[in-house]
Amino acid sequence: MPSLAAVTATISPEPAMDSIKKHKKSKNPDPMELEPTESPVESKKSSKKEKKSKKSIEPVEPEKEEEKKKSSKKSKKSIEPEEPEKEEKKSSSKKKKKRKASSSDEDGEEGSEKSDISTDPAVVENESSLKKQKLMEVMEVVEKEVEDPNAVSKFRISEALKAKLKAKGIHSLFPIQAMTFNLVMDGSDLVGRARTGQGKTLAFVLPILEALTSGHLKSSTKTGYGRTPCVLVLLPTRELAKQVHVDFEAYGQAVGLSACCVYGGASMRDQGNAVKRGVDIIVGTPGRVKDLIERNSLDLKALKFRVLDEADEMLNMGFVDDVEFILGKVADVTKVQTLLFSATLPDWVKKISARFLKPDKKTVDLVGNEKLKASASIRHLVMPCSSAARSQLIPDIIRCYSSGGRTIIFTETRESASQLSGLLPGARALHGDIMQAQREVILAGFRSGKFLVLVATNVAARGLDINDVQLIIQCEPPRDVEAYIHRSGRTGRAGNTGVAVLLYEPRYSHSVFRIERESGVKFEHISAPQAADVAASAGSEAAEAICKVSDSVVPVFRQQAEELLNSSGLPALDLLAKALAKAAGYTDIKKRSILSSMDNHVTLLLQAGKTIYSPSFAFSILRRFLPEEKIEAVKGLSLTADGSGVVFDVPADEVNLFLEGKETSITIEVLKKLPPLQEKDQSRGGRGRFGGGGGGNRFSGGRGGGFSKGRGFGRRN
Ligand SMILES: Nc1ncnc2c1ncn2[C@@H]1O[C@H](COP(=O)(O)OP(=O)(O)OP(=O)(O)O)[C@@H](O)[C@H]1O
Repeated sequence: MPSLAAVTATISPEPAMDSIKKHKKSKNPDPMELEPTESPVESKKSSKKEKKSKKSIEPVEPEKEEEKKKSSKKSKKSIEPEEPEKEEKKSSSKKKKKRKASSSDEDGEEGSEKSDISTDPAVVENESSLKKQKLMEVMEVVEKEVEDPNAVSKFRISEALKAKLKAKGIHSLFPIQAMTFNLVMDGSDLVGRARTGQGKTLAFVLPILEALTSGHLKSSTKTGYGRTPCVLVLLPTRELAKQVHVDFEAYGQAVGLSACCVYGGASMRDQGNAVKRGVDIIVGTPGRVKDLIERNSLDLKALKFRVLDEADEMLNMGFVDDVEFILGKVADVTKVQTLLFSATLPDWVKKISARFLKPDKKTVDLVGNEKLKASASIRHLVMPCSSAARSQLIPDIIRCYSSGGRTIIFTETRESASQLSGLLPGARALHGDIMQAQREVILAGFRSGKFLVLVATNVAARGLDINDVQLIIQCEPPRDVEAYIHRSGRTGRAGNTGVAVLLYEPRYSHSVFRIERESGVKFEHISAPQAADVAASAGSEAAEAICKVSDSVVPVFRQQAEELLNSSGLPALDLLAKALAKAAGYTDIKKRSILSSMDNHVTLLLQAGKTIYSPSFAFSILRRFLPEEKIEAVKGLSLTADGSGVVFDVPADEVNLFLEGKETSITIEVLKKLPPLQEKDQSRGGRGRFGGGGGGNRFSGGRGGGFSKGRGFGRRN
């Protein structure tokens, strides 16, 4: 068990990830199927014996069958040192079972062969290798459990909860859970911090349930109608409250404790009545909890635990008063334990939280002063993209990076979430303007895989744990680094990997650098997927789908295929390529800018053999060989970081005009990779500015046009 000294120190995050990865690998074998009462030492001993016995279960030739039977009996004895008569009974009952199995397997066959299946060499061999495999699996699990200091068996967890954990495939506690378990069980107030997806929920659920049912609070836990709750868990969003409630309900049931979820947008009367009937655990959002207290439906006097999950968001503006009001409703603060968890705990939160926790509170911070604050199991990508290009670009990002799993797209405002979801086939929106009942249906649909793309505001940024979310797309850099960390953390959970793509308008590149600096993430700068990237993923999916088409279609379509081949004048391979493209949903491949991700635009680099200090200087160069109306077509002009040139977009059909008409003293080339650009919006007021420059947003005519620019406009969440 972890020592207290180790816990109170700030802990390096490396072992955390290691341990979580280990968990992933050990999912299959099930240690509890062996001898649950065996101590680890005993199991090690027996596993050695089993190793010996395994040697005797090697496949044998048929004529050696008799010999093999004997040796197998011997080896069995060495695994299970039972009394001879018991052994006899057991083997005869096993034989009976075998007979039963064989009679159903060989349905319809008769005679002695049926009852003596074990003499069939092929079957014996098969059985032997199965046994061998099973033994090896079991040994592996036992050894792992002995070696694993975080194995569930090493904690004061009751059999009922152990069984529940086992049923959920949990055999070992994650580091944040292991390091906080004893502290909570033994009565400490606690501040817990671990990166997203590392199991903070169970870090409070498990010790709270144990403390109330078998630990120091066992005797004070009440039962019966009308009992007041002993646990209050506050969360910032309704979706998160419901999710945490599911965990408390599932694990609480195992130890006889009930939980109730209270949140806005649902019937206050129903929730009030449920609370009045008597419940042990209340999970809810601050607004509704406060309402229920004010209506005398909820009495917090006898609380034993208060949990602030996503504490920084909870204490954010607007919530802090409600939280203070709620926490002030406890009769005797010395008798209540307060636990505070989040993946992000800015200093101001630590200061405020000091008011709610006892002075001798413990802190388990698995992030601490580590540079990286976001999840390490995520690939963090950034991609330039004008707001108007989003709806064209996002389907291709999904195709290239979602690995066929779920995608969550974050927008800054409710309006842009609704608009974007309307432009993406099969996507649904989730935000605060949507009725609560509908929000629940949408989230349930996303969880169950009815649709795979969710476009959401920050309502989905915190805590949501949804299986197989492979890709997160953020349409623009969020205002604060915490939002980036939590949003990207909806993927790469519990040791799994994921991809987070942050889109940004080139003129806001400084926001990307700010997030990179504050989150400690090393962004991979990439440009929009190009035709070849899309073809690679879409084409192989389409090819797979085509191969699955039944042969029955061939005679029906063969004649038309022949006619098409003859009439098209194309080689069969080209025609097949077109068919693949069509099957993948492509009838045309457009050139795409690597600067703004706009379709039908090409990015050019202009260099004049000397430093270009300002966009206006670049425009004056262009004006020397191009008419004014062509210069109007230049978009997004930006200086390169080294000042040696400028990059800009032009419509694909005007590229040659720029390449051919230029003066000999300057060079213009089509860019395949974007060079580093100057951080600041150097073109302020200049003509190359995206969406600026007097004439309004030059990209607003695109398919994705009409998005609010996000920053400071529209309702958030
Ligand atoms: N010991 C464990 N072994 C295996 N899986 C676990 C374990 N503990 C938790 N999990 C799983 O890990 C996932 C992430 O857990 P959880 O949602 O509690 O993370 P979190 O740290 O609260 O993340 P966030 O900061 O995003 O809220 C869940 O699916 C949970 O079931």
